[in-house]
Amino acid sequence: MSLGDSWNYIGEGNAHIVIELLNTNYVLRLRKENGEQFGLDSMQKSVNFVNLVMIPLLFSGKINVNQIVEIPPEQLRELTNKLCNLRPEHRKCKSIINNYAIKSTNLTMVTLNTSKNYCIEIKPKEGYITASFKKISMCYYCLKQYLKCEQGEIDIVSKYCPLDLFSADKTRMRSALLNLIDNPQNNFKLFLNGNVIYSEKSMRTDFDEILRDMVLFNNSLELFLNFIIEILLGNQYSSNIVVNESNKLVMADHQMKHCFESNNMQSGSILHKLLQLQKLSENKDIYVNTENNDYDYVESILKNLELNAMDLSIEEEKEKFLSLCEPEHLAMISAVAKDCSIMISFTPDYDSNFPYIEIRGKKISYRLSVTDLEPKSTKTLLKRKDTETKLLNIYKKSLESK
Ligand SMILES: O=P(O)(O)O[C@@H]1[C@@H](OP(=O)(O)O)[C@H](OP(=O)(O)O)[C@H](O)[C@H](OP(=O)(O)O)[C@H]1OP(=O)(O)O
Ligand SMILES: Nc1ncnc2c1ncn2[C@@H]1O[C@H](COP(=O)(O)OP(=O)(O)OP(=O)(O)O)[C@@H](O)[C@H]1O
Repeated sequence: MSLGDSWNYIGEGNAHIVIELLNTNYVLRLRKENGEQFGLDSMQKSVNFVNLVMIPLLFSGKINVNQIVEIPPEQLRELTNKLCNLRPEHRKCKSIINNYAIKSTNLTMVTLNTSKNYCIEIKPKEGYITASFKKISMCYYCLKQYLKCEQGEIDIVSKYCPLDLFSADKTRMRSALLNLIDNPQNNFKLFLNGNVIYSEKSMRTDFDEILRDMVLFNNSLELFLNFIIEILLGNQYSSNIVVNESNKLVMADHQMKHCFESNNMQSGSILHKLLQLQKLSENKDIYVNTENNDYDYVESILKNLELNAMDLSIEEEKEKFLSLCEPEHLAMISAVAKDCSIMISFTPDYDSNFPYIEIRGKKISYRLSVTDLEPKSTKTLLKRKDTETKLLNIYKKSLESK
């Protein structure tokens, strides 16, 4: 694979740097190495896990197949150097990039045949109250905000609560989205033609300007929020949805003290599917065998699929697969579902290859996808236990200081 200068930096998280391959529909997900390097075999298993397990569990049919490409050493050196000026300081502690990268669909774009592709990215996090926090009625995200504040990772605690987004109550969902816009952190971004135009680095007033420029919403925040909500609650490939402004922008009363769980989600929507996966390991005894390699489970899961000749794009086989999974495997699938991002790209220029939503008589083609579905290390489960203990201590301290 030859890169040259024909790429553009999109962004990064803790595990991957993502670059757009210019004039193509693709991105490269560059894996950051932390200690031991992933070889071709491990990378291939990781991609198979995304293609054969996570994507089919979240979507119907076969879509967005990811593949491995190799970057020659000289190009990798050049790329690493050029990236240095583009990457945020706090992410530079990981600077070694694997020479095998994942080639994926550029999810910020619907199609190249249009002058305007917008994209909304939401990293929704955990949409229910986990067993250890039930007695204090707070969710992991809201508690973790206080830890992040204590550790100087954020300045202001977010009013976003994932339980509002996953409530399927449109008033609460609007509240969740408004809170994400007000304080995006790493949970909300907007893109135009593959470039980030709104993120945690932006001012709130930037958003008002962007909304004005998105002519299709007629400068109506209600319309913009309703558009996102209809897609999140729709049955993934829905067309013929008409979005209007009828709902007023009433903020749900999310008292910061408690998070409220509701179970009104209709099956079929992306939020419902994500929540189901996130809950897979609730109330199960998970034993993490620290003697195994951190990623051995990926091969076990893939072998199970192969031995039982299961194709998870077939609805009935999903149930069977999940019933055969060991608790630790379910916990790892759940960990991925708790940390992935939803991408909604859309264009005002109608393209019949995509579903559409009608706004003020105009068909808006959109693509709904999920990214960051690669398998995590089993250390994630140990880290989670540790974080839960820290969060409960912070909560106790906050009560004592009252
Ligand atoms: O521990 P969590 O739930 O806070 O999630 C971590 C994320 O933190 P945040 O979303 O900011 O709270 C964290 O995100 P940031 O680095 O904070 O942007 C990573 O996504 C991390 O994943 P991984 O271990 O690199 O695969 C995530 O860790 P995992 O627990 O998913 O391994
Ligand atoms: N397929 C894609 N197409 C376009 N942009 C993408 C794609 N995948 C990821 N991105 C962008 O790159 C950013 C970093 O990707 P991602 O969140 O997957 O990184 P990560 O390091 O795996 O995340 P985490 O920190 O959650 O482990 C995303 O927030 C998103 O903006």
